[in-house]
Amino acid sequence: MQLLSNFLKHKKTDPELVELIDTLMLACKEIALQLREGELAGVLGVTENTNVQGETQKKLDVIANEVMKKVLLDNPLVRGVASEEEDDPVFGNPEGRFLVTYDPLDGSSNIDINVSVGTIFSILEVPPGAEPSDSVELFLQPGTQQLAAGYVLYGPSAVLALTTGDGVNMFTLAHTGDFLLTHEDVTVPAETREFAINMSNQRFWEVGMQTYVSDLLAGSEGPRSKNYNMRWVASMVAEVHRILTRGGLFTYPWDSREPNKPGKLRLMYEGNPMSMLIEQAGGLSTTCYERIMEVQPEQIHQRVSVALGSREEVKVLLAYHQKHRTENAN
Ligand SMILES: O=P(O)(O)OC[C@H]1O[C@](O)(COP(=O)(O)O)[C@@H](O)[C@@H]1O
Ligand SMILES: [Mg+2]
Ligand SMILES: [Mg+2]
Repeated sequence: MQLLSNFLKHKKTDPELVELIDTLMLACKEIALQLREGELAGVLGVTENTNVQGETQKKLDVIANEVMKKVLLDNPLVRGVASEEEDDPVFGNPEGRFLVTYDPLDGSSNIDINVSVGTIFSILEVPPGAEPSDSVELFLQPGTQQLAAGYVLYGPSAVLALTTGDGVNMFTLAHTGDFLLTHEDVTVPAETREFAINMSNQRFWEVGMQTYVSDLLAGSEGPRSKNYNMRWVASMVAEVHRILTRGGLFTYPWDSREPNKPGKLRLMYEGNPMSMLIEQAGGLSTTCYERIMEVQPEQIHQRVSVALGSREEVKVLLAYHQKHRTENAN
């Protein structure tokens, strides 16, 4: 089995990008170790702080964020990092070429119950000709500009799913501390009978989403003429991993609980990197109105509505939204 860095070199990946990905994996291995020790290391539970999103930070949100920040900023290739758990971007080498955005610990409500969590990352390049000033503007690039994106899922095994814009590959963390290639050229099946949504929010969704999901629930007697299964892990990393492995549809849509926010998930730390992975594996990723990777970010912590997964199923979901919009317009 091939080592991550050998595989990337073999694919003629830019050597500096390979070095940066190796650096990212150093941080993820450290996070994996802390998670494995869990209660023994005293790292479970909450802090007294809230992050910029207004969410209570878990101890491991803070630890994972500090590990990622330190390891990345120690690498002179890194100009700056932006994290879900930091109010503002943090800058490193003014000559650095790369910008990294990350969700250090995704699915953190699962930490204390020992269920899968993950780290999501997105790699951008400093735009050519950008002033050498430390400005948040550097990061505000649409997802189509990502050089690479991925996640490490800390589940029964730790698995890296990675794209550098040339398909999606998966690597499993071995006991030697190396990530070894375990799935090459991952593709999302075009059709599915599985969906993932937090059903408890049903009454807050738009009509298009309400109708789509009630038709799924109607199963073989409904307009979709087939029975669907449902999953909700409450860790986006685990949901996307399931979809990359066996297909499915995942959505966290806009809802009327916070009508002025486009959604719950974060564009720069969750929406864009997951969209790149899904699209590179042949799936679709949308806000239900537009392609997520074409959304022009205006703020670093911007939220986004997300629907992604098996191509044909996402198209059906889009058609429900389109139909609802047309009916509304008439
Ligand atoms: O608890 P809810 O509302 O179902 O939300 C679950 C979603 O929130 C998230 O946990 C948000 O991520 P964080 O843990 O990084 O805040 C997603 O991973 C998941 O899809
Ligand atoms: Mg998250
Ligand atoms: Mg998080």
